[in-house]
Amino acid sequence: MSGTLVLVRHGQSDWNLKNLFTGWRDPDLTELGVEEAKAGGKALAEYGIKFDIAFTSSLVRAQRTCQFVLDAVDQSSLETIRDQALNERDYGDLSGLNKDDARAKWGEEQVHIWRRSYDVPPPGGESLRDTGARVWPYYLTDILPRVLSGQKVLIAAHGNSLRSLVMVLDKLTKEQILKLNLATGVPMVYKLKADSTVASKEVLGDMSGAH
Ligand SMILES: O=C(O)[C@@H](CO)OP(=O)(O)O
Repeated sequence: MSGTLVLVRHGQSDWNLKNLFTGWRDPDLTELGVEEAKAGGKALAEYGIKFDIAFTSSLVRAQRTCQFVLDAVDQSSLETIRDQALNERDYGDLSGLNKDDARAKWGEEQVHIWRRSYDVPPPGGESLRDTGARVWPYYLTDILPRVLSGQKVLIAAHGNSLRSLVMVLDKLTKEQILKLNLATGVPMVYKLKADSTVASKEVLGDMSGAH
């Protein structure tokens, strides 16, 4: 019997609002981010899911999003495992820089490549491939076995750590992942087959405005 995997990107953070590269830095959610996290939780409550366990990163914006989601589905005390394997992609030397300033300095195209390409790391940081190289093994050893045993599992994490998972789950190419942006606080509900491939995917909200 296979289970359900729900992925949700944290709500807007202070540094998302200020347009700064964040990576492993640890800003909190903004008020809007709190509302987005609650809205994601409400969508999951309406969907009718009850989780068996939750996973989140070692960063506060994902942890608080996780808690808002659990509160919304009336599971405030659910076991929650925090692990830095699920942290955002490390932005290296770009961390803390303004994204528009970076575009002015290095050019629009270079910055887009650093932000969205599969295998070009930002200076001193991780490419999406590098991020996947720590997210994916953790998923395989700690998360997937639970889903395959029939559990319903929540992962509240980050734009790029989740993109690295979605790339494999949705079988996206390097070209397709370049265009994929995940919206904050919009849950993606995956049902997996016994062979760990995707039986169905539902997006509970609007991904179209994501950037
Ligand atoms: O700054 C970051 O860590 C990420 C997520 O907010 O930004 P980007 O969208 O550029 O990958």
